[in-house]
Amino acid sequence: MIGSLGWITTTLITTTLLTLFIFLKRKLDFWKNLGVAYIPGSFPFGSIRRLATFQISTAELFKEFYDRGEGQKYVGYYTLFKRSLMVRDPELIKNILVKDFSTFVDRGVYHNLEDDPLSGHLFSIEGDYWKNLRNKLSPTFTSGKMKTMYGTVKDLSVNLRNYAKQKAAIDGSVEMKNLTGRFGLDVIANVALGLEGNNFNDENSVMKRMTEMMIRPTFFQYMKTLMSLVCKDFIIYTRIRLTPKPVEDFFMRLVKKNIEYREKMGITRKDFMQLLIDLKDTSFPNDKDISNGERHKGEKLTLTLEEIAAQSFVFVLAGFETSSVTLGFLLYELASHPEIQEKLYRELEAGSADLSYDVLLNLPYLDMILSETLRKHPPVPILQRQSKGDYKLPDGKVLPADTLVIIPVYGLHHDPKLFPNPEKFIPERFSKENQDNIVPYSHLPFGEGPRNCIGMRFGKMQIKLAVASILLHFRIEKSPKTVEPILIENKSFTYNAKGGIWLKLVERKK
Ligand code: HEM
Repeated sequence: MIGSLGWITTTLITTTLLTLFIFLKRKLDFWKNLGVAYIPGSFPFGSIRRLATFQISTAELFKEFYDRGEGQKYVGYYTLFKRSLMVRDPELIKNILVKDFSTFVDRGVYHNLEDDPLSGHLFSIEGDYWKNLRNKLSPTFTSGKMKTMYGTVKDLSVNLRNYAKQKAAIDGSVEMKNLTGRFGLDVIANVALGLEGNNFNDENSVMKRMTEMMIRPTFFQYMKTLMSLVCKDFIIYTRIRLTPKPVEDFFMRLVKKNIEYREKMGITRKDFMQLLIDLKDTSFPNDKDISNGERHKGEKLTLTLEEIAAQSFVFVLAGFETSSVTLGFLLYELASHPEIQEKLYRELEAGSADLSYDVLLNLPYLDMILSETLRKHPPVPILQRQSKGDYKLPDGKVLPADTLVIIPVYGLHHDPKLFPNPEKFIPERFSKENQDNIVPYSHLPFGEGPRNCIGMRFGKMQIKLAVASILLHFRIEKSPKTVEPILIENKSFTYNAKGGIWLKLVERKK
């Protein structure tokens, strides 16, 4: 009896393992069978083992894939066992992001409105629900709206300067991630959550801790995110959440209190939170278009409290780290290139008497420096889409539905054929005269097409204001604490410097 039970168990285990082996082998042979150049993958991490085990950053891994794919328009690889395609050719990138957008509307990332309400934000939601919400939120980011928020951000940039002054007085050296992060969080907490942030004075604000919990994932959180790319439906079915509960409770409470306070006191403010509150009671104009909007099927779509909280949350997540990291790298490049710094200082000084929104946004050298910083150090090193249906590639091969598609922004930005001497910081690449030499769809710091960064104007405004605020009062130099070459953090979704960037701020004598 025991003997036959043992035999049955052995057969069951062997059959299960064999089936799993055949299943994975088939999955991991996909690109070979399609005749596409590919990066091989093995169980359990596919082609991205070093990324999944924090041995390399996203930027560096996809730069390696990009270089290995020299001469190819696209290269296959495996995210765990999911087929994924990295697209190298700018013309094909344009088709995916713009021309054939209807096939690539979604990013294929996890969201679960019911069990994890904060995950239901603009970055992750899909289909018509995304389209309607994006249409509704877009007017929030026009230059007119930016102008109304300009004064608030300008006031906050004074806190940045004062804090820099205080820190510089202690030992001259200031760590940039700490400085620009405090400013970034102050700004976004103010405009997205209506919170008078206290990030300059409070070393360990709750807001900072909650945000860090999201952008610096633990190994477990990182694995959940990776798994959610491969088997999203399973994660949703088993009700596994990606947002930690303390983060959800904090943001929900904050948004709820804020809305109630404003409504009770009849207060309106010129910020993103107000614009979201205004959408709370308005129905979407094209409600009947919402066919696959999950729980909105057939409903009148107005913004619920959860949806407002989710959008505020994504503004904080998507806006805080990206802007502060860019600002840190920009200041580092200025310290490394004193001649560029002085030229920028002169441009800022000439415009400083009345540094209005229009004046600041139209300073050409500042704009060139920002574009070059975002080329050399793009905070979002890859873009992601997922094919909705089968898609015919330029050589006639068919990419099946549900394939993950990656655009290697960092790889493109560091390709010497697209940007000669890519490791050199040359703002003139983006001058009016040289702009036509830039291959379309090769410079993609904010993405492109209908699903590009909605906060681009705001991000640029905030960075430019901070640069003006610092540079008009300090000369920036490298300090003995500056670590070179800069190493890239592996345990982060964004591209940023490991251990931070230390620089010296020397007050200018007027
Ligand atoms: C230097 C600053 C910033 C950079 C470099 C940046 C970059 C990006 C990139 C690359 C994407 C993906 C685009 C694509 O897939 O084509 C994105 C999406 C997004 N960004 Fe930004 N971002 C910045 C600032 C901001 C700010 C300040 C906000 C909000 C206030 C914001 C909100 C968003 C949102 C909501 C999305 C998702 C848009 C959608 O799917 O419809 N970003 N950003």
